[in-house]
Amino acid sequence: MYEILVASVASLFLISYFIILPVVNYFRDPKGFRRYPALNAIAGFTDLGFMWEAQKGFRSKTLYEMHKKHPVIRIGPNSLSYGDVHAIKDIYGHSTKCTKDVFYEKLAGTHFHLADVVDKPEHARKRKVLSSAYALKNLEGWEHKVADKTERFIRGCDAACTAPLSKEFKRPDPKDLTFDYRAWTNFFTLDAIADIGLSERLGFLDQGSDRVLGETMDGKLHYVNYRECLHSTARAQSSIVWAYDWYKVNEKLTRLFSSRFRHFWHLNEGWNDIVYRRAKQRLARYEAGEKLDDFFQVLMEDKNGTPNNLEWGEIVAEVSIMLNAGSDTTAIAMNNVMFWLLRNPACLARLREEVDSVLDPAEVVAPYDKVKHLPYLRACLDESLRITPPTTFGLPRRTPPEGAPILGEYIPGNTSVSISAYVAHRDPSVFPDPERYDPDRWLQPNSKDMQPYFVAFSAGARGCIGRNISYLEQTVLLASVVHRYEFALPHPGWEPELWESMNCGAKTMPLKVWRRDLGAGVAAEAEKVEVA
Ligand code: HEM
Repeated sequence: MYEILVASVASLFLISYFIILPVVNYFRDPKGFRRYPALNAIAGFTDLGFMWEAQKGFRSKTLYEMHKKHPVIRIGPNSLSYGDVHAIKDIYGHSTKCTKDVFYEKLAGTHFHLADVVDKPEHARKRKVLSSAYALKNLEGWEHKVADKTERFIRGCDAACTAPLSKEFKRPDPKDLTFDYRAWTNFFTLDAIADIGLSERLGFLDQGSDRVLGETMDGKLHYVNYRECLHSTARAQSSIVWAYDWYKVNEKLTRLFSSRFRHFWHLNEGWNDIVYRRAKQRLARYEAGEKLDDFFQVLMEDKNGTPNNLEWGEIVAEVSIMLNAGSDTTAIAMNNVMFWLLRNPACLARLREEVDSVLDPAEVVAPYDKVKHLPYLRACLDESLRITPPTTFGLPRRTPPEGAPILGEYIPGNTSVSISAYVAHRDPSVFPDPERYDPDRWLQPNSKDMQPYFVAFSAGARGCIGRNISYLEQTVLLASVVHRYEFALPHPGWEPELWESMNCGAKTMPLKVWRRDLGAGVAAEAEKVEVA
């Protein structure tokens, strides 16, 4: 009898909480959001609607299709997605009153890092500490590290070279698809950020894999695959974070009932162990008195040597975001631009002509000074970041308690608002013929007018702090490889398989690669890439 009573009360509670309350709230409509079309049949009632869309693998694409008709879409009971680029300033601009949404707090660890801290003064404090490390004027300091990684990348690429593809063949022999550009660009950015950030040589480009040691908090060492851990973490979190209040419960439920998620969460522990190991080792070098030129040094003390006295948890958190935000986004960007160039051979030919005009035929690593101002090269990068932004999804912001105007309309307080870069970059009034890869659009007299709506790195005070470093890496690598190699996709119409988690990138991009014919004697001269 007692059991029946308990079960009935529990069922009543669950039905009220999960069904009756959301339905009542929907019809009460305290914020007036019923006037907006909903993403799907349940999005107005529950965040499960958006979670369902996230599960399908490309939520921003669905939004794009809907935003063609509707400037505002309700993606959750308390969440609005915008499709009109004029909302960018209201949501992300320097003068916005919106803050980062609860989304970031839910994903934070014991301490906030630069990217997930919500409190504005706290963010300003952190950003001040790190800004000198990321500043444009300090880029020369990182150039030699990027050049070193480029040399190692080229050594790996040389080893994968096959015989030239004859002109009449458009489809390489599958056994010649020896170079996974997606994986190798990721090895590049991981090696680069570990060196720039922590003076550590991960050696992924040398070993051609991302196998690395992780360390648990109780000191156990074990090997894991870096990319698998990072990507699985993003995959699990981006599937379930959207129901903020239920995030922890959903984490437990997915662990319990889904072997796929159990595997993701297990790899998430591997990711934490990778970060912990890197931070611990670097701290030991710092404590041993090594003065190294890297981000970690900047975290620990200011330029006069005065300690910043950060807590250990905050240091680990900053190392984590450096290794995360600083690697996958740039690798996706590098992969995407190569994809677009291979799909648009006329653009590749024009880029090559520009690069060849400033590099000696035998030059292996493009010196940044020679290539940093090449207009077409930069246009190729920006056009790729436009059409396939690595961070596609609408970065959630929260309106202040008193509410805020968005697109000239009052939006009540504590509402989640966002605009996806994938959507914004396809607004035909700013980017005509948006599905076309057209670097030339960035070279027109009025191309500056597109800048406020180009949000690959987001905008305002919470815009990407690492964009200069990313452009440095992308520019040097792209110039160096188009100068030295020819590449071919598996077939001319090949498309990558994309999955949108926190970022959106190809799983793999297997290419055939061979050396360009740069003239007699030059090939021999540039034959050997010596790497220290
Ligand atoms: C193509 C490459 C990159 C893209 C597309 C990109 C994109 C972005 C975006 C969209 C944001 C805003 C995130 C949000 O609001 O939640 C962001 C922030 C950030 N990015 Fe990047 N990023 C790139 C490269 C890098 C690199 C190389 C680093 C580090 C070396 C980096 C470090 C950060 C950090 C620390 C933040 C947080 C900034 C803050 O809130 O003050 N990013 N990035």
